[in-house]
Amino acid sequence: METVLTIAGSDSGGGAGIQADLKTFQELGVFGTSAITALTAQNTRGVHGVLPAAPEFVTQQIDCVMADFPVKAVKTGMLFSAEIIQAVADSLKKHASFLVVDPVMIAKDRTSLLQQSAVSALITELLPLATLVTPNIPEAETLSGLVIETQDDISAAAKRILAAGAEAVVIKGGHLSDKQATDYIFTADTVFTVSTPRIETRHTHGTGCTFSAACTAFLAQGYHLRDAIIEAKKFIHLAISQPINLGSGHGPTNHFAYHINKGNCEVAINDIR
Ligand SMILES: Nc1ncnc2c1ncn2[C@@H]1O[C@H](COP(=O)(O)OP(=O)(O)O)[C@@H](O)[C@H]1O
Ligand SMILES: Cc1ncc(COP(=O)(O)OP(=O)(O)O)c(N)n1
Repeated sequence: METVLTIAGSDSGGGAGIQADLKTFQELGVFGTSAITALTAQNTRGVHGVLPAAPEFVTQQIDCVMADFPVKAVKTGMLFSAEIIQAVADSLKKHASFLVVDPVMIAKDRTSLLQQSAVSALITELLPLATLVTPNIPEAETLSGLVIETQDDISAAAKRILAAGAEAVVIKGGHLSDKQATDYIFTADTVFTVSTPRIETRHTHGTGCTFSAACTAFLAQGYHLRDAIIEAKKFIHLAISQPINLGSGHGPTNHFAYHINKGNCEVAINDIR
């Protein structure tokens, strides 16, 4: 069994962060380990408190895991501060594994999960190490410094993110309003989209964490990047389409759905380049 590591914040509500990552890893048959960057007091209504870990303790967690497990792929989520990002980057530089960077910035209730002063560290320290970066539209705007209104804007933002050193970027379309939920994938020489029908639901807490954790699990299992993204898209579509109806706010997605449905989901793929 392959081992993966998530470096992220804890969501006490269990729908996002470390908890979503570990549930996704478990469902996809990889062994999940974790380094916790921050505790959040959180439920489906919002984030009520944030307690960051000391950067040295984040380093200690990563180094402990790396010293004992053959970690095939790493995922980062909420990193909170420039100091924690520096600690994570310094540790990861010592290890060769796939790295999926989910550049978590704000929660659905607008609580900041990344200090404004940490954005440049994310770009200069972590993106150059990334196999894949998975921003949503507002995160892609912040990483690229561009306003995204059209597909040309998405391409321009992706170019800037690739120029920062990432091997590939998925700009996720969850925040757009088209009938299809379309994600845009860019590498140095390919561009394609993956789409599934947009589902009308309030149960979308942790969609980004879950999607990027699924990409990480598939990469660890030897899937090529394109196939890992397509399979992760199935995982998140099924998780959103069969909600478990918990909580009075934005409820969690259903991490069991992919397994129960044996991954049975149509993804429309459009090769642009
Ligand atoms: N209502 C929805 N119906 C179908 N897919 C969705 C929906 N909302 C988000 N997605 C998909 O979930 C994944 C996460 O996207 P997004 O919600 O934009 O991320 P984040 O949680 O980081 O804001 C993407 O693959 C996106 O297309
Ligand atoms: C601890 C923690 N990490 C990340 C998030 C944000 O998760 P995301 O998948 O982007 O989902 P939403 O916040 O958009 O529901 C979080 N809330 N908490």
